[in-house]
Amino acid sequence: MWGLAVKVLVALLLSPVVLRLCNFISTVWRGHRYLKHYPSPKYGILGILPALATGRGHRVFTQYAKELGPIFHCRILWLHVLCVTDPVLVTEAYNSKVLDKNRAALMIMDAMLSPQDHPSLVTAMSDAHWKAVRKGIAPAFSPHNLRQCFRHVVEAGQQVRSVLLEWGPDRVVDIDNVLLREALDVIGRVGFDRDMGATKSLGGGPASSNVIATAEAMHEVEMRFREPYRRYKIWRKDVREGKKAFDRYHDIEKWLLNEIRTTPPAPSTIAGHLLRIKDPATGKPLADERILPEIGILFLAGFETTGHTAAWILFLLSQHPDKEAKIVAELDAAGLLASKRQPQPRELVYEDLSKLTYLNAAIKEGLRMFPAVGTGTTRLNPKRDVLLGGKILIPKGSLIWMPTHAIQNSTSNWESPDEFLPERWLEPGAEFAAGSTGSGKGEDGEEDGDMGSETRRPRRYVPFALGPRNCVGQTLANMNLTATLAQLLGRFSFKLAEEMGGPEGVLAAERASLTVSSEKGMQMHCIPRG
Ligand code: HEM
Repeated sequence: MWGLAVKVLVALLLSPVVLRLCNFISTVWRGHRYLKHYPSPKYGILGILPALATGRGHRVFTQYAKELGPIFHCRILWLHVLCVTDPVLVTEAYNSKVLDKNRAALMIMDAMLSPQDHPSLVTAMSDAHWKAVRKGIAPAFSPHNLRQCFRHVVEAGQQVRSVLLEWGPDRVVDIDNVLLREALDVIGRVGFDRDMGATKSLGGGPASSNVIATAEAMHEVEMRFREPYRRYKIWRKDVREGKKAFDRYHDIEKWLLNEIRTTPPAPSTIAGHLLRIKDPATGKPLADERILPEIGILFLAGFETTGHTAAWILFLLSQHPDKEAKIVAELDAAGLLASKRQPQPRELVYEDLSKLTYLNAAIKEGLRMFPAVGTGTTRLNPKRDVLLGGKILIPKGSLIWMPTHAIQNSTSNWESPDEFLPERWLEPGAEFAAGSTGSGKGEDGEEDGDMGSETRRPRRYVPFALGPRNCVGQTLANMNLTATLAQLLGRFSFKLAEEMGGPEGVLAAERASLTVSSEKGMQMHCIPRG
């Protein structure tokens, strides 16, 4: 009798459920034990989840960093988190070979991107499949390839210009929506060799259903981040509506897949690259269910981030006429400005992009103050402890969080971070921590042997993240931002409409979901030059 009872007890103790539970308890306990010494904000039973659920998570982290310094600890539900704004640690965490993506949180995005919940480039662990896809599409963003695609960016910009001219200066225009559509058309062309018609429909046609469907699906992702078990509450109408939003997004992906299968895109496009990738597991081209989430993420990442960023930069310039005047002078000197003297300036060419030094500085400064992925990114190792900088222990299963807005707007990293100063980018090396030459320590405290290398040199500017999981599309984003803003600023000046309630109203409307945008859009008057 006792023998049987002992056997049952041992069997129970060794059962996978109990082992998992023990593992879970040990992770939570170790997170608490090793991270509790760091300063921490006040929070309740749910940790800082309620603060993040306000939709202003990026500013919450910036405030914490201001109060608590460059390393602080917090909790989200049961998960212990070490937040770092210190450039040395940020750079090491991003470059770490033993820290990876936090699948548990990113799986929420998989439901939006894949009908079968398959991972995508952004949400996958750094496994053989991710490596194959990343290696396969990276050449689509090479300078050579982008030069080939440049005309699409110019055409989208021309389309926007002609609509804004037609609308005239009195009309209040949501320039955020206009720029999202412009970026959508660019990704349609550069990514998939398809005309998405988003800027054409600005002139009076129906609103682009793609923009709306994407925004609704992203809203549902945000709600699921805030309410982790939301997807199971199917008795609620809003949850069912959210699921439908995902279905509509899947329809866009399926439509795009069907398009590229029936009329193959040019080999230089992103989709052209995607179709040539071989699945490492089968040695065959990627199956439809693995291509769909990649199409979904490239489409989403391709326009949401760039469109909102361009709108924030126009907002900043509308508040700083002296900085706008410097861009105007630069465009004038390059023959790209519409004026009484020159009502029809020449069209932008690819070679202009790198010569527009002040405009590029203003773009960098805009990305510093309003990074699209403002709340930041996270990494973890679920299996072992990791030592960062030779001294900071990240217990297994605890998160390390790099809050982009806080890193780029904290007084410990920047002088006058609240001031819009494109001039700081005219100095070489402004993205690195002041006085830095390289961390000197590699992972787990090993001597780096690579002192002062660009990769290891501590960075305080990380809008596109760093390391192996940095933004693969950043060259396209930068090309599109410079080209679009040069084309628009060469023909218009932008004035914030009264509807926004001044700059205070804009900042009050700022919301961080997957990307940072204004919940009121960006209502502006577009005043033609010349
Ligand atoms: C201003 C524009 C953009 C910003 C600020 C931005 C920012 C970022 C950031 C911060 C990450 C890292 C996410 C993480 O570590 O979890 C990322 C990854 C990524 N971005 Fe971007 N992005 C922009 C534009 C684009 C564009 C235009 C594309 C493609 C068309 C793109 C495609 C991707 C992809 C596929 C990844 C995942 C890469 C990987 O993990 O291998 N992004 N982006």
